[in-house]
Amino acid sequence: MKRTPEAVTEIIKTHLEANGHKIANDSENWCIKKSSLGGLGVFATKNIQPGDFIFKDYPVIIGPRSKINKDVCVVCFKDEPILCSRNCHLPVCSKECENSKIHLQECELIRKWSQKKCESGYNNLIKYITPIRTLFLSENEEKIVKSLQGHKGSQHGFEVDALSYKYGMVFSKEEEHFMKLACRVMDSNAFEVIIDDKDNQSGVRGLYPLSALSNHDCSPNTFYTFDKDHWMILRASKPIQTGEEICNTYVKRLWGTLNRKLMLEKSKHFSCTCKRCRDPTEFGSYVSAMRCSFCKVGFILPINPLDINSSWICDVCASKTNCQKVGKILSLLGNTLASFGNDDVEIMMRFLNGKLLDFVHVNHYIVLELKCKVIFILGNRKNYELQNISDSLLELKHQYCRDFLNLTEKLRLGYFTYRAQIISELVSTLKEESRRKNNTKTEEMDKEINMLLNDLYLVSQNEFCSDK
Ligand SMILES: C[S@@+](CC[C@H](N)C(=O)[O-])C[C@H]1O[C@@H](n2cnc3c(N)ncnc32)[C@H](O)[C@@H]1O
Repeated sequence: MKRTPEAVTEIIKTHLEANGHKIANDSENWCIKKSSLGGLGVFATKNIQPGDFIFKDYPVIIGPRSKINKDVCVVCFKDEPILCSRNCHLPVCSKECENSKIHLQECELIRKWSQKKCESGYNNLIKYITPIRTLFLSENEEKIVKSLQGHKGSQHGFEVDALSYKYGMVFSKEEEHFMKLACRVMDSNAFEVIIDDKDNQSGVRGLYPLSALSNHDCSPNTFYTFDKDHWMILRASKPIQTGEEICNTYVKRLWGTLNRKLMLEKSKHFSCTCKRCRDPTEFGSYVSAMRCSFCKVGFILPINPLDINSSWICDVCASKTNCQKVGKILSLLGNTLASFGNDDVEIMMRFLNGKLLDFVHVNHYIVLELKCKVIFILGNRKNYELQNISDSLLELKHQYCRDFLNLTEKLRLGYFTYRAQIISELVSTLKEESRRKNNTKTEEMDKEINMLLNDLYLVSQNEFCSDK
């Protein structure tokens, strides 16, 4: 098949309709076209407002990633499964999942292979099941896999080799070739699927074909959620004009440019040159700015933010700092953050207001990450129940929520799911503040709560949220 926008559109629409999504022509908001960013991309065919639905997408392949670190049902991906009663060594959670079409096919194939005794046992087979699933795709689904970009490099597709040398499975040359191709395509395009609201790291990946064609921007104009049947729902995070490219983000929105660039180069093998990446101050937000170690007054930012090896320059004394030194400080601070336990609120706050600001700007993304950690602990963890925390901790939570909203506005991020979670924390903080004042709500406060709840509804709408 020739990789034209028309041909790719056709196979994706066939796939979505085959899975029960009626795409009425008049309600389509998107089309596939050549993109100036590279290859194909998805574009708006009408003006779209923030929060508006853009499209629904269904996975061509879905399954655990090789790094999954828990046992889940291989069909619905819920926790606490038991082993399949037919002895295929895979975990399932119910008769319904055990007898589902997706599992029956792989179950039969694995049982054929596993008649031979495998010395290392079949304990971790769940980590390698996804490539096996690609052997059961329909003709149209195979066409989709072949039409998507895949990473090059021998590290992609190691799961297929593992199936042979760990479990002694034998594949034909064509099967092996297609499974490896599918792994490369998954590595380039797959999304982490959110299975339930409590866990942002499901360890499950899905190849969503329409979303796979969405290019990346560090201030994207969309965000996505998942419904209980693993459909992905894409909505606008800000106004999108007819003809504008519909972009997603492949990395966390809050990260600074150096972090985002390193991650994109490592995992997606390209260098982003979007507006935010080109601006050293990231729209005046200073989320990457570090304290100058020479004058200790000014802040350093990369001279050329598009080059990860660029030197950084101080806005007061003009001293230059090399990027390795910046990298070392960032990784040290990252490790310190990771070392805090959920009960270390006092230590976190001391670090936030003291040592941390010797190294970074008050708007730095590491400061924001730590503030978010505190926001979620206060009011949600044992010993920090909302009704029981002190007035000053409640005030702090309130302030950190506001800091988050102000900074993400500066970054031009619009609506996204993590922001919705912070808004939800702000709403409960406002309600608790009012309760402490004998429920004396001002008209202004009522208005604000309603506005925030409206924001929240636009984003979550009863679906499961991703956290990028
Ligand atoms: C998920 S695919 C997106 C669709 C892709 N354009 C295609 O034709 O299949 C990801 C790949 O698209 C390219 N890409 C996405 N966003 C980009 C951007 N902002 N700048 C440059 N290349 C980008 C990179 O090659 C990346 O590895």
